[in-house]
Amino acid sequence: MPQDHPYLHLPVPADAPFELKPSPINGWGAFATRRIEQGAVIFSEKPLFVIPKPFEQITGWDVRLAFQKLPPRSKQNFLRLRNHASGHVANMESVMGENSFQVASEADAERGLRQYGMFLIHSRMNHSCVPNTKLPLTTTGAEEFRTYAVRDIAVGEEITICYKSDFEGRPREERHLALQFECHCKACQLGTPYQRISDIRRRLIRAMQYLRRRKDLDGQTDHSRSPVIADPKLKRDAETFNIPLTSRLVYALLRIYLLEQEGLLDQLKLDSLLPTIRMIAKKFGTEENARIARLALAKGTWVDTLCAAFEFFGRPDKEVARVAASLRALHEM
Ligand SMILES: C[S@@+](CC[C@H](N)C(=O)[O-])C[C@H]1O[C@@H](n2cnc3c(N)ncnc32)[C@H](O)[C@@H]1O
Repeated sequence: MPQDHPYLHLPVPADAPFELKPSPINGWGAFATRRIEQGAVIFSEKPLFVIPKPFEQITGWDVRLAFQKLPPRSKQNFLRLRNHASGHVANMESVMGENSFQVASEADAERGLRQYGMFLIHSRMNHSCVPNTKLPLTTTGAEEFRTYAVRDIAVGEEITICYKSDFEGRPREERHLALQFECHCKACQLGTPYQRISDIRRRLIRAMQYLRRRKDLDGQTDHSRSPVIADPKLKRDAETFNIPLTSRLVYALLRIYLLEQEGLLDQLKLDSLLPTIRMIAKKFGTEENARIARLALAKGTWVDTLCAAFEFFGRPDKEVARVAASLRALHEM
């Protein structure tokens, strides 16, 4: 390990459960110095500054302006970031590109509001498409950014985060285009069985999402650049909310099962998906469907839940028209 390196002077608190050191992934990374339990907060950090613009509109001038307003110590730390994985950074946009994260609530992001925060320490963590931590979007740019462990992390294990929020539905090639570097994580190692099945799983996850929400990852419906549903009738049914209620629940459960298989089903994800599952399960008007849904949700594993619910896949339900109408009204709002 180098005796001196600019990162060794970054303000990592003494009680942080990790250290910065060279990584087999690329450049330097953060490595656990003690066992970190699933769900534990790994690190909280305030951004050095926030630029309230979509990433592609941020200019070197914006970054320079923000930099100029920093106190001397923060300026010094910012300049330490230049010596990172991809070598010397010649311009301010690149420093921003390499060391910032989107800071906006999910709701803000859905409304197209985007802003980016510059983070000294979180940006030292390498990316993985199957990360062991998560960075939930904060509610405002000024808030602290927190990483959570999505599974137990052993001493010495590299702490990784996923740099993008929609990778669960994107195959390797698309992820690399978005990242603008070739990722070396286990879901990206070409030719391996894991990588091949991972691509299929992620396409299916995206398709399940389309069938329920009639929107692709880019938010588009009809004019989606990469339609994931090849069957025109099925696509039309999704877009006109004519997917049977029973199938709707199976699609939602299949997505959960695929996320679990892919190593992407953490508690935060589950917390965001479960209310929809429970809501669909309560909507059945046909008693037999309601019974199957109850039985399925009482199972102990997602594979058992999916198998039990598959029993009513495609069957009609008395409430289907009413649910379709309320979904239409919701989406027109
Ligand atoms: C924010 S830096 C991460 C920390 C970086 N390793 C360092 O030494 O400062 C982001 C850069 O690290 C590299 N990197 C991060 N995750 C990677 C991965 N999974 N595979 C390959 N390179 C990665 C890429 O060059 C990327 O542009």
